[in-house]
Amino acid sequence: MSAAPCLEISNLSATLPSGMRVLRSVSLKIAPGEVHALVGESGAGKSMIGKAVLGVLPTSVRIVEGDMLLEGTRLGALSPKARRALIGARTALIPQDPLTALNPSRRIGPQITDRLIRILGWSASKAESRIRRLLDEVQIREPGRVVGCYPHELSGGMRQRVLIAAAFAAEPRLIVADEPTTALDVTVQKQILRLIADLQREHGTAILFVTHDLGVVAKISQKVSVLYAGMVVEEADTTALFAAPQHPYTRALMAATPRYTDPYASLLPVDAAVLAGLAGEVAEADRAWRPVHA
Ligand SMILES: Nc1ncnc2c1ncn2[C@@H]1O[C@H](COP(=O)(O)OP(=O)(O)OP(=O)(O)O)[C@@H](O)[C@H]1O
Repeated sequence: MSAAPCLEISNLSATLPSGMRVLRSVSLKIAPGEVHALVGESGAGKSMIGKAVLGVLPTSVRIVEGDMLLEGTRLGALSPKARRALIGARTALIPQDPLTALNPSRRIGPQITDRLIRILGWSASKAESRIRRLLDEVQIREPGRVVGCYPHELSGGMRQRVLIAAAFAAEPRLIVADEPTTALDVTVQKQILRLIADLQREHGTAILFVTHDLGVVAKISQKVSVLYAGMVVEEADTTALFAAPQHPYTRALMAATPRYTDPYASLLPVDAAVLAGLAGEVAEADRAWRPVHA
C-alpha cells in the first residue's frame, strides 16, 4: 500500500469580498519527499496556494470550497488551534524576501530558535544546537558569530541561507518555498537553488515550490502545475512537461523563456489567440461553478 500523499489539495476555491475567485477549483497532490513546482505569470495565484496551505491567507480572501489534507489529515475538519499546531509542526516556509522575513531589531539566533521553542516546545539548548548544526549544513562559516548578528549585518544570500536552515530545522514534512531565489543576485540564485535541492534530498522533505521561472522548474521539481488566473491548466511530470507540453499556454510560456542553449533565439510573447482561449476557459469554469459551502 502506498503512503498517503504529503499534501493533497482538492477542488480548492477562494474568493475576494467582491465574489471574484482568486483560486478556481485547484487540485494537486504531492508525494512524500517530492518537489512540486507551481509555475505561472504574476498574479496567477501561486503564492495564494502556498498561503492557503500554511493557513496564512489575507483576511480578505475566503476559502469557499475544497479540502486540503496534510499527511492524510483533513485540515478543514480541525479546530483553528489544532490546525495551527499541525501546520506549525509539519510545514515550514522559505520566503521570497529574506530581509522582510526577518525582524531587523533582533539577533538572528533567537529569531530562528523561537519557532522551535514556542511552537514545537523544544528546550533552548536543543534548539540552539540544532540551529548551529544546520547553519553548518547551509555552509555558513562561523555559525557561532552569525547567530549573534542582526539581519542587516548579513548579505542577502547569507540571510536566505539562515532562513533555509530555519525552515529545515524542525524536520518538516513539507516546505512551501515561495520564489526563494527571486530577490537574490543571479550568481547567488544558483547556489541557493542547489542548496535547497541538496537539503531536500538529504532530508527527504516534500516541497511546494512557487516560481515564475521555468528554468528553475526544470532544475528542481519532479512534478509541475501550470497556473493561470487561479486555475491549474496543466499538471504533469516535469520531464514530460518539457518533452511534450500539452496546453497552448504552457507552450507559450516555454516560448517566452530564454534558453541557455540558444541565447539569441527570439522570445515570443503569449499569443492573443492563446489568451483568448484562456479567457474562454476561465469564463467556462466560472459559469459551471457553484460554491459547495459558501
Ligand atoms: N492581500 C490580497 N488581497 C486581495 N487580493 C490579493 C491579495 N494578494 C493577492 N491578491 C490577488 O490574488 C491573485 C493571486 O495573487 P498571488 O500573489 O497568489 O499571485 P502570484 O502568482 O503568486 O504572483 P507573483 O508571482 O506576482 O507573486 C492576484 O489577482 C492578486 O491581485
